[in-house]
Amino acid sequence: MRAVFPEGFLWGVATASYQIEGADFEDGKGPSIWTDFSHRPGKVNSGDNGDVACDHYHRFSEDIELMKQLGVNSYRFSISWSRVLPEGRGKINRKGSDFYNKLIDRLLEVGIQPMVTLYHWDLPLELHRKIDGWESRDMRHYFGDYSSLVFSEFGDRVKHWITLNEPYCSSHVSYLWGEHAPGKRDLKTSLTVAHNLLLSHGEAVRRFREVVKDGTIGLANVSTFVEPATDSKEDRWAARIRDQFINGWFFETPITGEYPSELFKRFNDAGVQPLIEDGDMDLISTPFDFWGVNYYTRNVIRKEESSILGSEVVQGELAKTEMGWEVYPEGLEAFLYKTFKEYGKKPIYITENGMACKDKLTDGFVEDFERVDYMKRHFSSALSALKAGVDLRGFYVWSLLDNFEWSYGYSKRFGLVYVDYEKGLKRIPKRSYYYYRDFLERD
Ligand SMILES: N#[N+]C[C@@H]1[C@@H](O)[C@H](O)[C@@H](O)[C@@H]2O[C@H]12
Repeated sequence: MRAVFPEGFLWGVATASYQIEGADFEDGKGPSIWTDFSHRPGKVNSGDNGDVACDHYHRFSEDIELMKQLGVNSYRFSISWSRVLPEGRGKINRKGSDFYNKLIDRLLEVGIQPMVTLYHWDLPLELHRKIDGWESRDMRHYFGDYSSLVFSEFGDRVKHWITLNEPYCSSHVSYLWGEHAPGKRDLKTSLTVAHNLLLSHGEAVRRFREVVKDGTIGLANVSTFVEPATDSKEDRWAARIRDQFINGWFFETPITGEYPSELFKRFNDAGVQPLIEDGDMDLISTPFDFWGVNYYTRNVIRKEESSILGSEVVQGELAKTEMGWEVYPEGLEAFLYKTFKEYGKKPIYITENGMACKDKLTDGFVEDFERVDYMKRHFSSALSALKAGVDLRGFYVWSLLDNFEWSYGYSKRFGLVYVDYEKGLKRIPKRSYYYYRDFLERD
């Protein structure tokens, strides 16, 4: 099936700094909000943290060899802001930037194109403590300065960049539901944070245009296909509003320069809307080059008036992953088509897709057939979207390695490669790794 994808299509794997690197206190790295959050009792399953994680900081050569043997032509990873700027601003930490220089150089040596995410949730703790982090409008300046620094450092070799990973999560999961760092629980605050994140996205795009003349930059969003539980008018309306909250707020706004109107009115009437100053929406809608779609599942929605969103998520009847998410590849094709048609007809990369399985070592191997089936079905769905005219440019499987799954700690395994946390973080490719390798080898 691979041969029917366009020449130059990027087939990759994706990771994120705090989830795999470890060395959280090494070589001058500053703490992030996840360093602080993961060390707070009760915040992360089993008290897990990213102090060591997969020790990728020391084992990156071994991990790149795994990618080379896999046959991918691209690798999406994130830069730890506090590894290059320990306090989030000021003087660069050369040991930190040296790590990423070595990583990038080695990737290019073996013919793997880097796609770099500027921000994958690990905000420098100093910025959170000194200026209230993403609650502050000033963050767009600090994020812009950080972006300019890394564009200057790595932009000569890195040509595909992502400003933010899933601002939906770094606002609402972190500031509304409190499940992620810094663990706050207030809707008005989370909407303010979402606004400041989108301002920072726009600022980073403007800085990118000043520094990297031959690259592309995009935004990677949570991309959940939203469907009404029934065909009733009430459920269809509820699903529309929920779709605006999960998707439209971060896909529509950077294109139109306006928040989705029905939902914004609802927030405005409740007095929780973000404070919008002159020029904000122009900055947020600074033109960028591509969408990153992080697709995992769908949400089935029915009317429920007690919540400000007027809806609730209901359990669907399809088979579910270890995260309790339905396996719904049809939603990927539909989401890709809607994104392409309604959000600027931009090129799209599937920047994350994968599943958590109950992976068990049996005689030293993991037969993760469910993950193989999941990949087959989602590759097929991506191909259908391509055939329907979507300008799809790449597909990144989440994830190369089992890793630190945020508040779930190491209890959820998404990797193509099993990481044996009991035995020195040994890497053991699973059945799905070999499936992907053979898929990439075949014409
Ligand atoms: N949960 N889950 C798996 C995966 C998470 O590990 C990534 O860091 C996020 O970008 C996105 O939520 C997806």
